[in-house]
Amino acid sequence: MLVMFNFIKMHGVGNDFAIFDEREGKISFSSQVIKKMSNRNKGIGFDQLIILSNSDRADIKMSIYNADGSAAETCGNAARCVADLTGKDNGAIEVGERLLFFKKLPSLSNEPRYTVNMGKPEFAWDKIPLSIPVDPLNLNFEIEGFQQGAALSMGNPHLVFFSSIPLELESVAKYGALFENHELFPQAVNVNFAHILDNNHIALTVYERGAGITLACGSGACATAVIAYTKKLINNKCKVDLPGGTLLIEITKDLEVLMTGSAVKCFEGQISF
Ligand SMILES: N[C@@H](CCC[C@H](N)C(=O)O)C(=O)O
Repeated sequence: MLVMFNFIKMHGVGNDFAIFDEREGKISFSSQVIKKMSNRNKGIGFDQLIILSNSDRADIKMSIYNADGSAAETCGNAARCVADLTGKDNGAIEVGERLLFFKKLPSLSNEPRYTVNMGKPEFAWDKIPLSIPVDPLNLNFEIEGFQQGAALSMGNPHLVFFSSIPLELESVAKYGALFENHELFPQAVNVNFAHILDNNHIALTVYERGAGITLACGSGACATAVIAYTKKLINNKCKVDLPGGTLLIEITKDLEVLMTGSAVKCFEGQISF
């Protein structure tokens, strides 16, 4: 017997999601099924699949799965989309162990806009996690052009490289895939390639763990801004230009990371298995 599932397709600055609601009935997709659904030619096509459920601690809970079917601990762009689905102007989303607080802002174009408090970055090597105790902010690699990187966790692991010119997509694909499963990262890593434009402006392309090159990565923009700020390359407020659009990042005195950007509904669909 075929079972029908409803979903909503949304995106945040191009990073796109198929959002299923478990409050309508139990959902359990295997990683193979998620991978199949993520296919842009034969499936729904998405970077991440999101499952919504009830939360005891927040307005709603979201669980995140990458296009390859692997689970992820957080997702900044999806948080704004889920905030929009709550219909609330202020609220909180449970994501893993974190609570992400959100606030609706006046829209600039016709797209709803939200600020999400993504919480504090984690710099401890074993929490990112790294496989050996080294300084995450000064990582050395023996790879031409990528000798120096920095890592942290925004709930999920990120590696950041800065380059004097923006990296071409071909190189992002090649080196992103190479670092995603580098032995230093036992749970693999999202790889951020950043170019500082000025002290409040970054150009960024991200190769996401489990999803490859994305039009935008919210937690990647946060991680990159935090590392750039820690290295005194930018001020505490910056614009991050990604291939799909711009996110605004603010780092508070307490080192909480506020991310602002759009949340766009694309269409509602159904899929059956
Ligand atoms: N697109 C996301 C991050 C999604 C999860 C990531 N690929 C991971 O595996 O950690 C964002 O906007 O933060």
